[in-house]
Amino acid sequence: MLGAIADDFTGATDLAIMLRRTGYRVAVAIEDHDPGAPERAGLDALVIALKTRTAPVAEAVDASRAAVRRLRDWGARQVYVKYCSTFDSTDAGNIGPVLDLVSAELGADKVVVAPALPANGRTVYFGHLFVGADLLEHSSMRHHPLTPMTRSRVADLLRPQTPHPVAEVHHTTISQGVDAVRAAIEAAPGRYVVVDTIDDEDLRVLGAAVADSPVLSGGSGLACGLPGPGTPGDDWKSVPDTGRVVLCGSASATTRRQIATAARTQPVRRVDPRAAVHEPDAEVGRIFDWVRAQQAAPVVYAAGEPGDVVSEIDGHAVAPAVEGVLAGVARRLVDEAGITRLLAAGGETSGAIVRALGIGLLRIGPEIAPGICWSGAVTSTGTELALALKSGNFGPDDLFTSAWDRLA
Ligand SMILES: Nc1ncnc2c1ncn2[C@@H]1O[C@H](COP(=O)(O)OP(=O)(O)O)[C@@H](O)[C@H]1O
Ligand SMILES: O=C(O)[C@@H](O)C(=O)COP(=O)(O)O
Repeated sequence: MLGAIADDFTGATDLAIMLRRTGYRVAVAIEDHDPGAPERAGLDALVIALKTRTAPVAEAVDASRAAVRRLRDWGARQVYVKYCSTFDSTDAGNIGPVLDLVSAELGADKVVVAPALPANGRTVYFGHLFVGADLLEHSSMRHHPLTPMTRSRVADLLRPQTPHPVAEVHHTTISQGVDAVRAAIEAAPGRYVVVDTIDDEDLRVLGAAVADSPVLSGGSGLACGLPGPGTPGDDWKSVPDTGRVVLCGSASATTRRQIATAARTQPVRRVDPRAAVHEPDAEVGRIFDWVRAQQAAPVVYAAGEPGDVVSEIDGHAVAPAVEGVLAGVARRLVDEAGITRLLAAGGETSGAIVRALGIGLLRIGPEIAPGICWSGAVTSTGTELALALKSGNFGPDDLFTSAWDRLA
């Protein structure tokens, strides 16, 4: 079995759906949920979803160590470390320390570093990470509130996070094929080897070259390149459609376009940040009542314009308050209104919602768009849900309208 750890929940389903493409039968375990032997039976891969991207280093390393040991107890002989395709981290960040830990646990002396996800415009060329046509440092990630990315050379981002040398293998080698890449990684003067990949064919070459490595690391793109077991079908079934909702805490430009597009045909309502801070239960109640009164997949969102994002109101942090409101709304909609189809947008937001619903395992369903899928989940109160966790930067503009079609 392939084991994986992902540093946020949307990243975990992103990786899982990419593994599904090459025929891994895969599920996502949330944090310390123990799936038990019956839930693990028949799986080719298991991804543990952590919430460690912006956690203090020691906390991220401890959570990763515990997750890797559980995966190994469950039979994993190979571990995939999934981080963001834009390498979200700080100089005091967690990617290096987590890679050091996992390579020590597995006894790996070479680890590929492959953040690229060409399907969503993330490519690596001469060691530099691009978002579309722009270097990472010139993309919107430069202004990310938690992990501003102000450099683009992956080795320069990783070096301050690890004592081990970081080397590069460039595109000229990738174009020579699998054996050349394998030899170049082996000969590279470093434990960590950043490998150029600008399209899916490059990822297939790289995936074949590292398929037997004990530790793999990257965004989800590398997973599409792995040879994979080719296991057909899954036993995933959708749930009866007794109500749909989009809960959207993401403040990204992509999500804002998705909200604007949905607003043409679907009811939309914004969370009041002041109410979220001062009277969260009342705000949950008002949104709950509003959603129940709507038809056609209502969208609850928190930031429709860049100016909507405020860090503090009257000395209280707004972001966790908004997450709390959206999580509270999710809980009430599922428990009291019987909503069974829920799309959550944003990594932090998805984490808060999944935790509030007390979900332990996600079974991977149909792909909606690159990196986004439906999954099947059971809440702590035993309700079966279809749940999609959308990374802020992923998905087409009409996502909140079109995603439901994949559940038909
Ligand atoms: N109007 C707002 N003011 C302050 N924080 C907000 C606002 N709207 C959303 N947020 C917070 O911004 C964060 C968005 O993070 P996340 O859910 O990971 O999505 P993304 O990374 O795509 O923006 C969440 O913590 C959310 O609660
Ligand atoms: O690799 C990616 O880009 C995504 O899987 C991911 O991790 C994005 O993070 P959020 O935008 O915070 O959801």
